[in-house]
Amino acid sequence: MRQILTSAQLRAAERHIFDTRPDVDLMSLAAREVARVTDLVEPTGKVIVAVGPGNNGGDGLFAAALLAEHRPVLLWLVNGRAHEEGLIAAVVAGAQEVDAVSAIGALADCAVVIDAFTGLGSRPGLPPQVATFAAACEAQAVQVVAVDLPSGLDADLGRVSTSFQATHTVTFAAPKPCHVQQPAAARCGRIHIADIGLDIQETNQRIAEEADIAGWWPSPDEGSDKYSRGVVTLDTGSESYPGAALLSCAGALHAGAGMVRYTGRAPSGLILSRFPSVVIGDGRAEATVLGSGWGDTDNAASRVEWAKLHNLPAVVDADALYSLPRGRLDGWLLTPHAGELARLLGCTRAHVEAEPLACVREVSRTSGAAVLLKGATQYVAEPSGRVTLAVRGPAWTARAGSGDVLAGICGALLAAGLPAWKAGVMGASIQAITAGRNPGPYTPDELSARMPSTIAELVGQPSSVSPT
Ligand SMILES: NC(=O)C1=CN([C@@H]2O[C@H](COP(=O)(O)OP(=O)(O)OC[C@H]3O[C@@H](n4cnc5c(N)ncnc54)[C@H](O)[C@@H]3O)[C@@H](O)[C@H]2O)[C@@H](O)CC1
Ligand SMILES: [K+]
Repeated sequence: MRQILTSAQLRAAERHIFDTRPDVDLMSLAAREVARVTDLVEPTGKVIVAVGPGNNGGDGLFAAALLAEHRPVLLWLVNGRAHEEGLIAAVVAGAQEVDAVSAIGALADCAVVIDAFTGLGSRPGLPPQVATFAAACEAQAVQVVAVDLPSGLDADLGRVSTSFQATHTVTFAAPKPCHVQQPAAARCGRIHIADIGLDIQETNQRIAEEADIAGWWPSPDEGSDKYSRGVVTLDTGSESYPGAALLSCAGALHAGAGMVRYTGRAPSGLILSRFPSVVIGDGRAEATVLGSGWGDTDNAASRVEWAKLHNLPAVVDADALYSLPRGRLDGWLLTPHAGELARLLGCTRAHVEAEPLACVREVSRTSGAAVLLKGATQYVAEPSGRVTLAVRGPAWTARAGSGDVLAGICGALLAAGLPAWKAGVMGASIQAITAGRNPGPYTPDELSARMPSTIAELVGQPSSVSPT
């Protein structure tokens, strides 16, 4: 798990080092990592460094000093002034100053651009000259290594404004919101998190990694049986949307549920013809999934209330989200997308997209349930206010039916005894990891059939079953 730090939290960690370890030179450590990644990206050829007036520019200049020892380096001092010692070091090492016009002209035979214009102090947007340079880098497909973050983004936001499009970003100590929240994250390219010795405290915002999902996955042991692995009841689908029932079954089965019961309105023959291990009808269960593919139903409220009355932890998806029972929903997991979260809050979808963290936290706080906000970035909020981002995946999963599979996966994990927030993080993450390992336009059910081999690889037990 990686803590996500705001710029203020990072600066506080930096101050702590300055106060307690005055001998540590953070800028040199940062510069060394920038130079190392630049050489990894392209080991030879000309480097152009766009240098800003603050410490981000300082990092770029000390990196330039290291690089100029073995390759040509041009410095464009954007504001005409820069970190004094850094500039001396770079020039002494052989870096050459150029103006804006020459910098743009030099892009034609340049191996890497280092964007050291602004970092944590970045205000959204770029001055016109820098915007022109950034656009030229993009148009000429030049590799851009951003120092800390692509200049023009706001470190603390997932929103984008005019900015560099980095192919690599070297950030320090911990990711900031702009590195992990879309659409800003897509401007960062590949993220390299350089350890510069800062002491990172636990925050209420973090991002899960593959190793977490592997470590948490509920693998069966010698003593396991179908009940101890967890029985999940799926009340999903309808006569109008029978496909949702099949998709949630696929999710729950391929995530490893001990038993899947189906109590929804889709024809049982359809379910059994596709998934013969599903048991039709009610019975003992540890968790339930409600809402996927219900469409307009007149008894949504009573079907959701039923789970509350039976103290059954529920995954509440799609149409069931608008029929939440009264009282705290401890142990439940709500799985809205941005439009559904907006309807729950009585605000616009645009507001949810602009303030995803505040919105997902609010619904979790007021309902008592964990809330998984689905989308390009997947956030899981707990009533305490802590938010965990799922492992990032490719956009291939952005299609109809992925949410139905996801609800089934989360139901299986809830039935296995995992806390609701963890079931949400793991469900969203395993789908993303599977899509990452199987790039292409696989349908949600095809992708879910590839999940068992992904899980086996993650938990270290190679699967002997080939994907269908
Ligand atoms: N805080 C830390 O722990 C560390 C910080 N370091 C570096 O220091 C950076 C932060 O340095 P600073 O606080 O000096 O801030 P920056 O260097 O990010 O930027 C500050 C300067 O840029 C100008 N500026 C910001 N946005 C602009 C815009 N859109 N258009 C025009 N001008 C703009 C500001 O007016 C200010 O003069 C970090 O991003 C990182 O690169 C590293 O040296 C290592 C450790
Ligand atoms: K930068």
